[in-house]
This record gives sequence, C-alpha cells and structure tokens, in this order.
Amino acid sequence: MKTTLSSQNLFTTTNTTNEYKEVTSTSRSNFKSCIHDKKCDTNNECIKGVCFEGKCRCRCSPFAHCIKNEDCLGRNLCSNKCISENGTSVNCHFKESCALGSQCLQGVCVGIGRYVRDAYEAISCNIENAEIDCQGYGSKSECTIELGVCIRHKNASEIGRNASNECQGGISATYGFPSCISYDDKPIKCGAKGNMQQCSRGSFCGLYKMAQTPSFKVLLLDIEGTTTSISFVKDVLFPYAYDNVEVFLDENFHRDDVKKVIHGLVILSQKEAANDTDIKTPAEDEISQKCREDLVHNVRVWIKKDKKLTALKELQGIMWKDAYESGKVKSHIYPDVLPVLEKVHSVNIPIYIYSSGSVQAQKLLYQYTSFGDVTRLLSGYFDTNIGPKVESSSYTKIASEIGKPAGEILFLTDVDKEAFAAKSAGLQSKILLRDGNAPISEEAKTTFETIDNFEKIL
Ligand SMILES: CSCCC(=O)C(=O)COP(=O)(O)O
Ligand SMILES: [Mg+2]
Repeated sequence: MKTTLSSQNLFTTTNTTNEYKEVTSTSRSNFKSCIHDKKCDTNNECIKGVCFEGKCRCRCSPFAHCIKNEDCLGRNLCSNKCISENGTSVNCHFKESCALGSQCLQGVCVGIGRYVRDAYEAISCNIENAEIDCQGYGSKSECTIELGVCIRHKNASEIGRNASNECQGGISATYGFPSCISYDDKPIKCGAKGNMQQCSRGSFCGLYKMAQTPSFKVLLLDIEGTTTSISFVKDVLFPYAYDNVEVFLDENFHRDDVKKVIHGLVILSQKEAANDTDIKTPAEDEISQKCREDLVHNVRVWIKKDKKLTALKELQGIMWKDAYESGKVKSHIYPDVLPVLEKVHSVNIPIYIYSSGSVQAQKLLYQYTSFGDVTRLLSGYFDTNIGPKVESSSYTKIASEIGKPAGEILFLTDVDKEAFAAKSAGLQSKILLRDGNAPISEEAKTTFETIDNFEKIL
C-alpha cells in the first residue's frame, strides 16, 4: 500500500489491502471538518481538520478498546485499549518525521510493524510482555521481534526458514536463519552469520535467536570504550560539563540535589588538595560565590585530568540531564551492541551497567541514544558508590547485589585493570578493543579474550 498526499492535503491511499478503507472522492466529499476525534462519527478519526474514514484506526478515542495493534493505527499499541507508544499520535508526511521503529502511514506515525517487501505488516504483539500472537498468521513461525519492532514475515521460506520452525507459546522459535537486523532495516537474508557486507550500514548479519546457551547468566557492561566511544564521552559530554559548570552552579546552587553535590565536591576538594597542587581548598561557606569559583576551577581541572571521582561524576550527571533533555546531545552506542543486547535480553539474561559515570548519567545515556530509549534492555546500574572499578571488592559487592555467583557474570570492559579486578573477584571478563581505546598490557592480552565486537560474546 502506498500513501500519497493529495493537493487538498488529504491523505489518499492506493492499492489497499483491506486493512484501510480507500479514501475516495465520494467519501472525501462526506468529510466533516473537525478539531478532534469526538467531532467525527464512530470509526472515523480527525486528521488535519477533517474526519477520516479509517476502519483500522482507533475508534475515535485515544483509549478505544482494541483486540490487536491493527485496530490502533495512529495510536501504535493495543494493550486492551489503544495506547500511544510516544504519548500522542504524531502527524507526519514522511517516515523520517516519526520515531525510530515507526512508519508514517496515512498521515500519522504508526509504531510496531513496518514495510516488508513493500507491504506494511502491523501484527498483533505485545512488546512489553515480549509475546507475539502468531494466531491468524499461519501455523509456522512468521513472527519475530527484531530489536523491539514486532514483525511478521510475509513469506517465511523466502528468508531461509526451514520446516522445523514453530510458533511456540506465541513466540517465534526459529533458529539459524541469518538475516540483517537493525532498528530500521528490512530483514533480508545475508547468507552466513557475520557477513556484514550484505547488510546496510547500522545493521548486523546475525541470528534472530541464539542457537546455543551462552556461558554467562548475567552480563555486566562498562560504558566508555565498551558500549560507547571514548570520543563521545571526551569530545561531547566532558566539554559540555567543562563549559557549563560555572553558569550551572551559579543558577542552581540553591537546589537541594545541587547543594548535596556541592557539599560532596567541597569534601573531595579538601582531600584531593593534599596531593594535587592544582586543586584549591574551597571557601568554608558552601553557598558563597567564592566557594563556587573554587569548585568551578577544581571541576575543570578534574575534567581535564579525566578523574573518576564520585562527586564529580554526580555533578556531571545532573548537568548532562539538561543537555539530553533539551536535545542538544544524543548518546553514541556502537552498532554491534544493541543487536546482541536484544538477543541476550530475549533469553532472559539480565544486563547491568557498571561505569564510573553516575547512575543518573548512565540512565540518561541509554535513554537518549541515537537508536532511541534502550533502557528497557537493562536490569540495573552500578557506579563508583559501590567502589572503584579497579578494585576486586567492588565486583564482589556487585555479584552479591545481583544475587548471582561471580562466575556466572561476564564483565566487558576496555580497561585492563578493571578486567583484572573483576577476574580476581571470580567474574568472567573480556576486553573490548575499539578504535580509539587505550592500549592494554601484554599480560592482559594473554590473560583475557579480546574482542572488537559484541557479537563475539555469543
Ligand atoms: C555514564 S556516561 C559518562 C561516562 C563517564 O563519565 C566515564 O568516566 C566513563 O567511565 P567508564 O567507567 O564507563 O569507562
Ligand atoms: Mg571504560
């Protein structure tokens, strides 16, 4: 089905598939003007000032009862009632105006489903519960969730499935059909797993489901140099904090959360000044301008020296919130990371983060990625409040908080000292070699498996 925009700015459809009622000139003449759905008859919806006859749309109420997602075009998700993934339905002309993973259909952004070989297939699924309703789509598995997008393949055999594939408990139990997977690409067969050449940029040739059980039961991830480029942290986040710290403290020093951070920074400064002549001992009065000036100086020195100090990281986390929320910053995630996290998550292996960045900074980073909010894949976050990343006791505490034996946890990092500390606590550990990462020691090279891609952990 193709959607075009007529000269009257009404949305017309051609070659419909029974999914949507064709908007003919006759029906157009019947259009009433409207401001919102309530002004339209039952089963019509108000789009751009006119009532639109669309039987697949929500029934003229943002919270209409529905059975499956097809009933909710324009509202995205059916969870007994039509709900919108993004808060409200968004008008659009092009896919690019819609959130990642959704399409622009008949003038509204529609989530869950996408074009597969030129046909839009929005299928019944409940992403939150990770269940796909395969009923009504044939007896074999035709449904998969790819990175949070529910998709029904039009012709399963075309993409290399075999007869043993089954729909088990509503979830596709297909193994071993390598296909390009990403947030925004059509699934196309890519021959052999790992054959990236046949996939477009940002997508990954892999298996939809893991063919074998991984050697770990928990995944623990470092951020900088592991899931995210060092350059993003050093060239985007740190300069933002460096440039804005003065104004931020001046404008927000009366806020309770900022007062707490200022107190932490004063204590830290007193401690660090004993060993670092670049650091000033701040004025006693924590709400004075002089105190703030000293702290601004110290914070800038620490940022330049890339100090992993808890109070500094707390301040940075608070400041970056504004940068992300205002849209000034979007975080970087390496393209190989999310396909693997999606697979790991799909087999109920919990994924945790352990970074020097504060928990707040970690949550923001995964909330505002260029792939959208991926925090749903994460089970928890640890920062240096639990201990420094180069001390084994920190990893022992993390294992105890997670409630799993240390040996079942795989820790991925770019820093050899962190890998050694995790190993001493009994964790499995692998070192990421990404472009721009610091070199690791010869001893680390012989002690740990080094990988350049998350796919290597499966
Ligand atoms: C959480 S984003 C900022 C990361 C950060 O401040 C940092 O120092 C990175 O350290 P990591 O332990 O993730 O390598
Ligand atoms: Mg790191």
